[in-house]
Amino acid sequence: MTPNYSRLCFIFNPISGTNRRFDLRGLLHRQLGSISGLHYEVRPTEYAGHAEELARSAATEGFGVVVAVGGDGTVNEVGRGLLGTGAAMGVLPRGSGNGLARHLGIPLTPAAAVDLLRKPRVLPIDVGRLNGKPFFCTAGLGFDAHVSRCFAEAGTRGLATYVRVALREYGRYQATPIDIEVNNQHISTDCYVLAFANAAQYGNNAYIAPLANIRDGLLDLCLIDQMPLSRAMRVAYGLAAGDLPTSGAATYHTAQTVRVSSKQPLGFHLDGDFAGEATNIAVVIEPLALPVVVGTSFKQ
Ligand SMILES: Nc1ncnc2c1ncn2[C@@H]1O[C@H](COP(=O)(O)OP(=O)(O)OP(=O)(O)O)[C@@H](O)[C@H]1O
Repeated sequence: MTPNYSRLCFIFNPISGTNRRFDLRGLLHRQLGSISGLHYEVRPTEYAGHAEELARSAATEGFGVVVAVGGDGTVNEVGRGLLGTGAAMGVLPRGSGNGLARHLGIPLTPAAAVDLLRKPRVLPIDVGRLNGKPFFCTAGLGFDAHVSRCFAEAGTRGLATYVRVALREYGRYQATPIDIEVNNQHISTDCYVLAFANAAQYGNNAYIAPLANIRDGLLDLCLIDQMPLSRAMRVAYGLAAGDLPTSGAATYHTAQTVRVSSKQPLGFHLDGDFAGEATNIAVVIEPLALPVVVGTSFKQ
């Protein structure tokens, strides 16, 4: 059945980002209320994980576009719920990082992001899976997973909290010995950060894999083995400047599948949210598995 892009369901995470006074219903009334033939509903989340259930129900009820109103954690849950349903995911960025929205060229201004949904341009994107769990933007092991765990325990959200936690934990965190199998190559190394990028950035224009193409059927792997202060400063600059691949501070591979093993349990994050620990990790890409609404500037 062809999805009906005139039926929109907004899944709203009220705790994402830092602005608590966001009037979603007022915004939608102003931007979409007068369009004949267009039907929309708002469904707020009540707990972590709820967005996945709400998104799947909305797709089953015939909503052709299900919009994640939140940050990359909400996008992850809505995307998971929509896999295999045929409904397209829209994003109304409300998080602190908004990595997927930025990659897809979706405006960060709420009114402009809603305008995109009047006549949505829909393209399928690749979906990553780490031990079977989907991610849409980035997943990773090492320091960034550790920071995502500490961030979840910090009590406050937002970029300032994230930077404060990362600075506090830098220096405490030790690289872990791991074995990586990628493209028939076996790599034994220490791991400070191992990022699996489907999209180019973590969010906030921090480009971990600036060459990543979200529609090429490939993961971009970024490995940073050690992080002495000189390298940490180069990595921070490279993330902001988008030149990490040429900086010498990280090594890159592209692949369809990657296996990682370690004697100690490795924490991992999915789209910035801490998601568990494992000693054996398999990461795969599912090409073009999720239709999404993209911005007018999106080129891939
Ligand atoms: N009603 C709710 N109550 C508590 N937690 C929720 C609720 N709805 C969603 N969540 C959880 O909130 C977490 C954070 O959401 P999200 O990632 O969208 O915001 P953010 O962290 O501010 O943005 P970003 O990831 O872009 O930095 C998600 O992990 C999600 O599971």
